[in-house]
Parts: sequence; C-alpha cells; structure tokens
Amino acid sequence: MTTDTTTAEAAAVSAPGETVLDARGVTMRFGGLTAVRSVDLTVNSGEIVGLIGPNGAGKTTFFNCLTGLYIPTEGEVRYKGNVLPAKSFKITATGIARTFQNIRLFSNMTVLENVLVGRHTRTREGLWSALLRGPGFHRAEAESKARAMELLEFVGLDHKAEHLSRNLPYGEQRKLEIARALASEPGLLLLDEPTAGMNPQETRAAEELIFAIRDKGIAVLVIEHDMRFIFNLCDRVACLVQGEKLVEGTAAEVQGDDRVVAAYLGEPFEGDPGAAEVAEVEAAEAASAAETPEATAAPEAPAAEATAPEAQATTEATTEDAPAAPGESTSKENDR
Ligand SMILES: Nc1ncnc2c1ncn2[C@@H]1O[C@H](COP(=O)(O)OP(=O)(O)OP(=O)(O)O)[C@@H](O)[C@H]1O
Repeated sequence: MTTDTTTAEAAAVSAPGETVLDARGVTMRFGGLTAVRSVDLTVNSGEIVGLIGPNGAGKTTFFNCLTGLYIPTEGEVRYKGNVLPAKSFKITATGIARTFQNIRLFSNMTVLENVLVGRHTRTREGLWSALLRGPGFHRAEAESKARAMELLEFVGLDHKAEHLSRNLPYGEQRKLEIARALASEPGLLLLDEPTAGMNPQETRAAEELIFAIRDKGIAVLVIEHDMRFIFNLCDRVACLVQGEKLVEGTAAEVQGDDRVVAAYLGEPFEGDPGAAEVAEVEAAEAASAAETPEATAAPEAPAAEATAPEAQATTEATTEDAPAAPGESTSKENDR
C-alpha cells in the first residue's frame, strides 16, 4: 500500500455523489492465506453500501484494511481522493470512523464520557491548555460536551448520559458505539455487524438510525449477516467469497444472483434441481395415470411418494438458505 499521509481535514458533509471511499486492488495476505484478494470498492456520499459474504469471506479483514488496522499487502485506499495514512489513529482524524463486531466501549466510563473520548480528534486544545485550564480549555470542553449530548439525543441515549456504559442493555451499547464513532465527525462510517445480538425491534431501530445517519450526509459501509436488514437498507451491495468480490449491484440484483445463493449454500447452484425433480415426478405420475389406473397406481404411488418429499426438501433448503429470502438471516449472530 502507498503510505503517503494525507492532511485532509474531515468534512462530514460531502457533495452529493462524490466518491468518498475508493479502494482499489486491496489484497491482504497472512502468511500463505490470502484473506482478501484484489478487491475494488467505492462508496459515494449519500450512499449506504452493504458488504456481505459467508463466514471467513474476508469482510472484517477488508474493513481493517480501510481503517489502518492492517496495511494491505497490495492495493490502495483513498478517502476523498487522498491516500489513507498507514496509522489507524490518523485515519479517524482523516474522516473515517468505525464500530466493531465485538462492542468495544470503555465499560467503567459513563455513556457521555464514552462519546467525549470519540471527540478527541476534533478538539484542538493541547497539553498546556489542559494543564492550565484557561478559558479556551473550558470553552472547548463545554462545546464538546454539548456536541456529545446532541449525539446522544440523536441515537436516543441522552437520558442515560450519566449511566456507566457497562450497565446498558446490549442494543443500547451498540447505539453508544455508533454515537462515539459519530463524535469524530466522520464523512464515512463503517459498521461491522451493527445488529448482531439485537432483537427484531432493536434491528428495526438500528435501520432507522442508519438511514438518519445517511441523511446527515455521512456515507455508510456496513457488514451484516442479516439479509433482510441489508437488502432493506442498502443502495448497493457487494458480496465477498473467499476473499474475492463475487458480485456487486443493487439489492435486487444481488439477492437474485445465483452465485450469491450458491456461495451461501456452499455448493454450485445449477439451475433449479428441486423444480426439475418435481416436474419429472409429475410427468411420471401423469403417464401412469394415462395407463390403466387400477393396475398401475399401486406400484407407482410409493415411488412418487418417496421422491416428492425429497424434491420438496431440496426446494425448502434452497429457499431457507438463500440470502434473498425475506426475514431470513444467515447470521452466526453473536458468535464472536
Ligand atoms: N490476523 C489474522 N491472521 C491470520 N488469519 C486471519 C487473520 N484475520 C483473519 N484471518 C483469516 O482471514 C480469513 C477472513 O477472515 P475475516 O474475519 O475477515 O472474515 P469475515 O468475512 O469477516 O468472517 P465473519 O463473517 O465470520 O466475521 C479467515 O480465514 C480468517 O481466519
């Protein structure tokens, strides 16, 4: 990866349609394992883009390449045209914020303090200002606090500002993580499985929250296993399989793509074998009925009965595992 540092200041609101994230040829190898292979992905302002793929497909590794936790073995990542710095703390200052698959809050700090920590990249007061506690420091502190409270109100946690974060229910901890990420005034927000462990009501609330974030002009890239959530939410979806981008398109295009279905089933998807088998059985039944029904129905019937449930089972399995199925989730849920 090119390691030019950028001096770009973050600007949360981007021009409509501006390319906010431009990842090109991103490859990440761990020894002999290529976790991400030559992935290109762009995210434009005003967009919510989804990243899906079976477990181990390389989604989190790709996120880590975008946020400086990993330096890609090959490829380049640009934020608003500037090559990203190689250090993760500089990337936050550049304008990219993220949440994690495993919630990472400061559990012994209050809700408000957690958000204030997220603002540190946007406060200009230095060590001397903090030590001397002059008027500039107090003004900056009051501004940060006011902004943090605004963000808590935005995510619906202002009434819990003084609670310890460890005492929040799981869904609220996820919201707090989002508020903390927003505190750095990002132009791009990366969400790694934001609904993992949430109940359906919390998931719907998370969906509304992400739409509201997008409406503030912040581009969003989201990893999620809950297919109903992702296809409802995203303008565009990319599917990674074994480190490579298999498909990218609108939610409708991706959810109807046989290769995506096959990737989730873990086997090649050839036509519609369940329907073909059903047709074959029906044809055999019709042929036997056309002959002498009394003589042939008895021996034919068990064969038809034996085949029909099997064909039905194949169809059900396909429907059940398909990522497109509304309401279905291929999530490993909360296994990390
Ligand atoms: N630090 C690491 N060292 C070695 N291998 C790693 C490392 N991080 C990830 N991998 C491997 O890279 C591959 C991709 O993992 P990754 O966690 O990115 O997948 P994922 O799509 O996010 O999976 P999941 O949906 O289960 O979170 C896996 O085979 C994983 O074991």
